[in-house]
Amino acid sequence: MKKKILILHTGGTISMMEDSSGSVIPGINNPLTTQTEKLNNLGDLIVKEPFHLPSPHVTPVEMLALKGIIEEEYNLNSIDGVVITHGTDTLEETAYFLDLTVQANIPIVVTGAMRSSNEIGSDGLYNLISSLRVAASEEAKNKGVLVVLNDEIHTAKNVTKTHTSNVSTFQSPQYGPIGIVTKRGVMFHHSPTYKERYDIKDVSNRVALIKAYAGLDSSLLLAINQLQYDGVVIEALGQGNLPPDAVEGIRKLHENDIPVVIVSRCFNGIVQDVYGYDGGGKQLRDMGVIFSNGLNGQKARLKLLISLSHTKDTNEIRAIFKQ
Ligand SMILES: NC(=O)C[C@H](N)C(=O)O
Repeated sequence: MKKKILILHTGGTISMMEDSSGSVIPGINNPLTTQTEKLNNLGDLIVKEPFHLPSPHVTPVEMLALKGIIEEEYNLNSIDGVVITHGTDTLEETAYFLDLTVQANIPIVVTGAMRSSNEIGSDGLYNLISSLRVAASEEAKNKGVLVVLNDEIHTAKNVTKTHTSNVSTFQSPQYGPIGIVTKRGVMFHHSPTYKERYDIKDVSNRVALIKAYAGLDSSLLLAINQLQYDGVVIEALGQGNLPPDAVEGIRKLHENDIPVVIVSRCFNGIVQDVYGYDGGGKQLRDMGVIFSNGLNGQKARLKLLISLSHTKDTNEIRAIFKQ
């Protein structure tokens, strides 16, 4: 029997067209919507287009809306799986937000394209077909939200966009893909080891994300403090160190109970309290900085946003980041 799959088109290059000058613009008729007829033998499809945005225009408000639509369809229409088409620039963020928050035990696959729909070698329809096959597969259950492009299946937690234009842009630098899509079927060779899930109704907390660099001082952190952000994520150096001049800014943020989370600006490895020098991870840990669990900056930012909607208590947030 065909699986009931919800397709949510949200915009991005996958739904855009290249004009005669080479600019990529939203298509008048979303080509994926008009192609859907051809996809019907891959599932019993419910197709919706909740919004049509290039992904740099997507915010946590749209991510929350997608969560709501998926849960409603799951509860009312007993869907078996979901495929979301999305612009690639912020795709990993939407995928991770949904991974942490959607309350439904069905495969959810996010896909996109690097070439617009009327370009030679366009990858959009191909990726959509691969994603439908993954969403309909029994093995895709209980693996969290998946990102499928270019014949590879990645977890939302580990995947990141690594190239500005190449079709193999989506990679999981830490652990690689967890499966592949072939002409004969969908094959998983790894399974994520655990699943976190938090409900969220409000995305109004303000979380800043800054990147450390040689010579970073406290001025940006003091500005964030003055602007009364609710939390800060810093992409720190190496195993989780900062220049000594940034320490004063961290201290001021903590005085105001603003949680500070650090990740590494390296794209492999985790942050740890290894170095005892001024600004080193050990000092930061002793000051109360929260160490993340191998997330990149943009995903740690979403996790902090979601955590803040449950608690403002730094120790509780630290416990959430230990998961
Ligand atoms: N390939 C893409 O989809 C990139 C586009 N700028 C977007 O994210 O909407």
